[in-house]
Amino acid sequence: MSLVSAANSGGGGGESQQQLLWAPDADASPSYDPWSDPRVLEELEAREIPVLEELTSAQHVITVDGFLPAAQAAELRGVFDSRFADPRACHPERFLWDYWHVPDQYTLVRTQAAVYFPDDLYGRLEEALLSYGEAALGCRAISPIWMSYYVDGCLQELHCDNPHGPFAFVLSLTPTTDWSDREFSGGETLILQPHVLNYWRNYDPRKGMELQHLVTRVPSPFNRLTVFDPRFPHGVREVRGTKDPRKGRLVLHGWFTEPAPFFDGPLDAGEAEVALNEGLEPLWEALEAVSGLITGTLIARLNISGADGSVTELSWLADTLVEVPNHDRAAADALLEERVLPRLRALVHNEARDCLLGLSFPAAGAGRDTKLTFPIVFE
Ligand SMILES: O=C(O)CCC(=O)C(=O)O
Ligand SMILES: [Fe+2]
Repeated sequence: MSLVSAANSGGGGGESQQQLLWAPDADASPSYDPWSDPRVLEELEAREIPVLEELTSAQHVITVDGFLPAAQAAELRGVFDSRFADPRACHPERFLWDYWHVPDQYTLVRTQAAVYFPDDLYGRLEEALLSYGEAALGCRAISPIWMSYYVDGCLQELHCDNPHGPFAFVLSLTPTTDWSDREFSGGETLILQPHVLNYWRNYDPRKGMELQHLVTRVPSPFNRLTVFDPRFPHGVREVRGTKDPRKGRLVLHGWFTEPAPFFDGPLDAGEAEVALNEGLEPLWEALEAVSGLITGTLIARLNISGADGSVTELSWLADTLVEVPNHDRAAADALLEERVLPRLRALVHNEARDCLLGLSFPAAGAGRDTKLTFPIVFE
């Protein structure tokens, strides 16, 4: 696995740093890609069959360090610390916790952040997550925010949260900025690596594998936001060591939901939406061809000129598109008809780029540009 810096992305906290995990890494996964095989490419060229390039690589995990402004993160942590400060003190806020134990699946202590925190503090937390969700993921809502602490014996076994929304989030209030300084072992989010879900396609009889090759372990140091594709089997590694909530793992977690176009700038969202819907028709027609063959979410960011309404820049913020097994059947059909099924992720990228760059919006005047975060979702 390699770690690369992300391109543009907004964070909740101005100075946050975003990283994408799981950029393709030839060493980590021995998978064969026919689209990179020179013999295949040569033959296709000879037959004048175009080969589409992927325009962005899949990312299933995004981390943003320093997500909240430092003072806001400290304030949230401070509420938790003050309520647990004196283990002998008895006050109503001590009793807001649910020990959640589903045998062989979940063991943790949880509460609803909206109930736990004072309204103003909760409102600012929700606002930070909502703004990030809109700007970086094109999701206009979040699920109710859970807060959970993990002490000795707490964990989440592997599970998938498919129906909850396209992206899960974990915002850590664990009291160490340096993960190696924490007072417990475990506590990382575990996420099965993409190549494991394609195990036999990537099978290499010469290589064994251990935990580190099978799951990605994402630590949750203080004020890190982890965003991941909740369709991947994932869990939380058992926390061992401390029994003191003040020293354990503490996280706010939930899901970004309701993917929808998000306009940020002077363009009137209502008018822009009309132009968008009209301009997208050819894209939806083109994507009919891949319906049922691919699943996941592609998030594009467009810069729309205030002066003339044209699209001047396009970038990709997130991409969880995966080909599903129906794809093999479609490839077989294509073979029988002496066609070549295009590389589907690349097809979606190219169709989306061609259509989005050609969109035309009303001019906004005032010379200021508008940013559009645009999600394309395949169920
Ligand atoms: O806390 C984490 O790292 C993951 C949380 C999670 O998967 C969940 O709450 O469903
Ligand atoms: Fe989960």
